[in-house]
Amino acid sequence: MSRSPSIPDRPHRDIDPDLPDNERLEALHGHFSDLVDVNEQLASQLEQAEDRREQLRERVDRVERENETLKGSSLYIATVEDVLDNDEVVVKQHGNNQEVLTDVSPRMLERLEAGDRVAVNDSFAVQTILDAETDARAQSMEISERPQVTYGEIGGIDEQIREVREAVEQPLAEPELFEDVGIEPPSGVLLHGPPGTGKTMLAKAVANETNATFIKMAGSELVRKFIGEGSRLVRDLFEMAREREPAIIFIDEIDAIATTRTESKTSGDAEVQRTMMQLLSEMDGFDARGEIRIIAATNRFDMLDRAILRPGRFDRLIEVPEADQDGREQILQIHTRGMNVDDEVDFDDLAEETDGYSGAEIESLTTEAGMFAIRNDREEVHHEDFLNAIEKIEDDDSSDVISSAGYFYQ
Ligand SMILES: Nc1ncnc2c1ncn2[C@@H]1O[C@H](COP(=O)(O)OP(=O)(O)OP(=O)(O)O)[C@@H](O)[C@H]1O
Repeated sequence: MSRSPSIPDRPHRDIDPDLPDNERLEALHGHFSDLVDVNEQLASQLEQAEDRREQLRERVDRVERENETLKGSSLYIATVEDVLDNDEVVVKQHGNNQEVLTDVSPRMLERLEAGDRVAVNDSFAVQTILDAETDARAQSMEISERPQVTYGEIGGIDEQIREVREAVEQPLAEPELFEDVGIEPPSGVLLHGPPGTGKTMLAKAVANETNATFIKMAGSELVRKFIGEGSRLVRDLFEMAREREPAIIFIDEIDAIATTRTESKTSGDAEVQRTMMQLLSEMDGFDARGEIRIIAATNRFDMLDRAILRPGRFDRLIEVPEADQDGREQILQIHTRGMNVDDEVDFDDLAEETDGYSGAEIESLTTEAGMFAIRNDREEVHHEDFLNAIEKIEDDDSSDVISSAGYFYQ
């Protein structure tokens, strides 16, 4: 930025009043011409300042226009592949992998490096460099080296645990079994059932048991604002898993990208479709005997696009149902293991009282019961605390918590 020019000093001359008139006149002339000089300098500075103000105003207008364009239209995501000397860059658009040579301003060029993610408009002009910190890759995945959850902490779904172990754990732990028999293990496993029944826990427990990295991505995260972002995230997800084998990829809410679409052909729909195609293509090019297993989960099974259930894709379906009476009793026992519970607590009775509760709801019930004990200045949780907790939860949320168990799920 140019520095503002300094203001010239005010001309100053001491004129001796005792000088003869002609010399005083000459000195005054000199002073006058100094003043004229300064005036000229100031006028030229004023002119420069006005030019500068005009330039700044134009820049503000331009930035405002750019801002409006950015706010008003969808942009495409691309990765900078190469930065060339002549103010050009090669960018590759996500989604369709189209490579384009595009001009950039020298200012933008200074800030760009190969590998940067940028947002481009319809004419491939680079609008914005995406901040590394907002890199979706890091933000939208939950990664844990070896989750803590074990099968012993999951109650009421023993049959589902057995099926998941067979379909996911065994191919990882004993791939030779499949080689010897000459069959391919299931490519992907789809867990479906009402919310809060332990689907995520199951996926985590397999990762724990097999010492695998657990990488979770929610389907809703894959439906991103920017065009091309979803399919890029799917690629990132698989790349991340390859870097960290053995790994379990868990895609929760898969319905967000794999719902049977209506007739509408909006660009949002097309984007979701692209994301799903990317997922399917990653799965198709996948070694089912490799060290990466894929588990997806949904509580909207009825809405799923059947394309994802074809052989070689999510070809093993496991229903994780609402817990029955025995299951609820087991879950109650699991979640009170660490609690100071009175011997008189009748878990069988509580399991009956909690008909329709999901595992997640039973977990919050046990916490609520503990709160009642604290309120009554006790360190031990009594049967009545559980009953009070049930009453409170049903009062608080009569329309929501209890009835939500089978809400979306049919
Ligand atoms: N079968 C279960 N046994 C023990 N605890 C459970 C069970 N199901 C759910 N929970 C409790 O509820 C919490 C949430 O469960 P989880 O996230 O596994 O459910 P989910 O089926 O994946 O739900 P959503 O469909 O909403 O993602 C768990 O952390 C656990 O504390």
